Amino acid sequence: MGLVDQLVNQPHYTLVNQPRENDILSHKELFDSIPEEYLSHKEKYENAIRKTVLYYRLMQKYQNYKEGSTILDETRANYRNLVSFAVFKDYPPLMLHNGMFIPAIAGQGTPEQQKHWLKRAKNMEILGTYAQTELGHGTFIRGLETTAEYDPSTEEFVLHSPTLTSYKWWPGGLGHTVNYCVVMAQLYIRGRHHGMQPFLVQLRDEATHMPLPGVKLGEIGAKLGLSTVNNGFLAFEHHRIPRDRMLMKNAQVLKDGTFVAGPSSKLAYGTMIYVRVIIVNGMANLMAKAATIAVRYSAVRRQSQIKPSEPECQILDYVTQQHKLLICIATSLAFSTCARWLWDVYTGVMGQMESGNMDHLPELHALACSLKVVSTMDVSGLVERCRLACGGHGFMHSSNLPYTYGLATAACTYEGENTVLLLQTARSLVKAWQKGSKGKPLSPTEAYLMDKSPVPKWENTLDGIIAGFRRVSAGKVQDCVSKIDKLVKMGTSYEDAWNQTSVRLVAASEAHSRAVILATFRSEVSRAAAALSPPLSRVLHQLVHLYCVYWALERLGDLLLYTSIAERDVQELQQQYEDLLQKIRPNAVGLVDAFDLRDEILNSTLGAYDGRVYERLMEEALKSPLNAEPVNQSFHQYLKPFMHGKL
Ligand SMILES: CCCCCCCC/C=C\CCCCCCCC(=O)SCCNC(=O)CCNC(=O)[C@H](O)C(C)(C)COP(=O)(O)OP(=O)(O)OC[C@H]1O[C@@H](n2cnc3c(N)ncnc32)[C@H](O)[C@@H]1OP(=O)(O)O
Ligand SMILES: Cc1cc2nc3c(=O)[nH]c(=O)nc-3n(C[C@H](O)[C@H](O)[C@H](O)COP(=O)(O)OP(=O)(O)OC[C@H]3O[C@@H](n4cnc5c(N)ncnc54)[C@H](O)[C@@H]3O)c2cc1C
Repeated sequence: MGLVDQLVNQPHYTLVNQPRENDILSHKELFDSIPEEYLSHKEKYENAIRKTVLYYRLMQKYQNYKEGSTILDETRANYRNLVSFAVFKDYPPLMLHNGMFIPAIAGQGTPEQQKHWLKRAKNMEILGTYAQTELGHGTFIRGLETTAEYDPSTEEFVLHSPTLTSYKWWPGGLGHTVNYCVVMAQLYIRGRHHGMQPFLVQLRDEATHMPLPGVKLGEIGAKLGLSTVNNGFLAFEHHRIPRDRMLMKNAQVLKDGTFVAGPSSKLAYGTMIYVRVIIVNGMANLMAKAATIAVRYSAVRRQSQIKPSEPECQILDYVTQQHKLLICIATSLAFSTCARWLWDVYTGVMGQMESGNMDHLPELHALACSLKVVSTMDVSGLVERCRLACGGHGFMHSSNLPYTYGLATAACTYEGENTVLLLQTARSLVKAWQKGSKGKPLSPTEAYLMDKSPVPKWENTLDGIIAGFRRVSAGKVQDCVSKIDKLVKMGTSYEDAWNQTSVRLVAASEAHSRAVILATFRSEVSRAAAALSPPLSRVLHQLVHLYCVYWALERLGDLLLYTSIAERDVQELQQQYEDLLQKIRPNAVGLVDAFDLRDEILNSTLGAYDGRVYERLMEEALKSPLNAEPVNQSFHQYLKPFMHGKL
């Protein structure tokens, strides 16, 4: 539940940071007796499986657990998402089971296939993942090499991995955990290629868990983060599956091998849109976690003096610390409000598509790409900033900031690498510009591109800043179109012209995303604030104001290029920003408390509600196995003979 919704739904906001009776988190066996940092790679995985089965059993008991329906709309779904932070500092091995396997069946399966497989998957009778990326390809889906050849004589598909680079590589849980998966493979019938299609494939014997004949499985090894997700590899050796294992909601293969195309070949990519939409909300949660840890720690930590005559001050009283951290609170709020707005757009387009109307799919794809990119890019950068703002203790795993950074930065790559997705949005913007230039109507989020009115006098207001970001985006898109047109007129191919303009295209795409986010954040808070008490409404508007002024200052170069902002406006903006830091400072701790993330979910020595930072740091340090004895055996084995010149 986003901060605004929490505040709206709980008028007198009671922050009880105590374990609620009969609550999932009251089960101590969910937690590690010794920190998992001290486990081996293999033990970490085995411990994660132990916790996974406990976690899901408790979920089913307490939450009548159901996945994938309205994941963003259910408070309990978001609560589940947050509770998983408590149980798994890194993601669980079944992250993809709920995150993609179930949604892929729901989005790509026929009603009969959904009926059969969703029941088994939601009851955890089978465990699955989503296998699309290969050793040789992740972005370029059309270049994926795994094949599915239809054999009409046996009414089967023959799955095959023709090369080493065709091995599926990365899918979460694939190494040793799941026994099924949705495999994306190139469909061939009688030698004719019918594009990328989804296949539901059993990988392991349900009783013995042994890989089936013709199926090669393993894990890909240690990673920067997500150490317990069990990302794996998969190869097929002419592995046969029945015809009814192709998920046939969109395209079908009849018994005789007739291929029936779906309304759009891109519908097979639908699961990716869904996950990109979900990721935005996930980033808001990660940001809330990191902001809570860093702001609370900054209220506890005293270091140096502002005035020599005074005692050491809270580091949160340094304006530089406020500059580092208050934007993090606003960012979490911005992305949780945008996530709910994007979810409504997504469900709206999915509803239209159910009745065959595909008109708004391109806009949804562009929005999902751009918001996934900006939320993951901003949050991974700001989580790292939270870590740095906590000094040495932020570098400790026990602070939970390094893990949180690993979770955030992974999302910059998975579900579509960020540069590639910004280029997707740029593709949509260039097409919109070309369409608008012919007088055709544009989608609601792109209509501003055709604003041909003269550049107005700059105003240091929210309206002025949001209008300014729209000017920047439109100006950048126009410059890209002009450069491409000029190169093509000089004889360059369109594709080469596109590539030569791609740095600008990525920048235009980001500018568009920022314009959408600023406008959405502001309108969503204004809508919700009407139901709030005046003090609460004021602080939320301060956060929106801070967010807009922060990004105006961050993108001054663009504003100077494409708007009428002048030096005195910039000076005034800088002063506005510093005034806002001062206004928000007194509410900083209250605001992160309003995220209401319990100590178990924060999982942090620095962010605990009681502020006992030093005691917790020491408690965690003493859990290190090395502290079990005053002299480690390596002294006698190595150091002593070495120091006595005997080694
Ligand atoms: C606890 C909180 C923590 C936070 C996180 C919480 C959330 C966690 C939630 C849940 C757990 C799940 C965690 C996920 C784990 C990772 C999973 C994976 O990574 S699965 C693999 C993903 N792989 C990609 O995304 C490949 C990226 N590549 C592509 O999408 C394509 O290859 C693309 C678009 C880059 C280029 O493909 P082209 O070359 O075939 O397409 P072109 O020619 O550019 O476009 C053709 C047309 O198709 C449209 N198009 C492309 N993709 C589309 C799509 N997805 N939907 C609709 N249209 C699409 C385009 O707009 C274009 O349209 P026109 O021709 O312009 O009209
Ligand atoms: C933690 C994690 C979990 C994952 N989980 C899964 C999973 O469960 N299932 C699954 O199928 N996949 C999964 N993936 C794979 C992920 O989807 C891919 O890594 C991602 O799509 C990027 O593809 P790639 O790795 O091939 O990188 P590449 O596409 O090779 O990117 C490498 C570089 O090339 C650039 N580049 C590539 N194409 C273009 C282009 N057209 N224009 C400009 N620049 C370009 C990129 O910007 C990037 O800088 C996971 C990845 C990670 C990191």
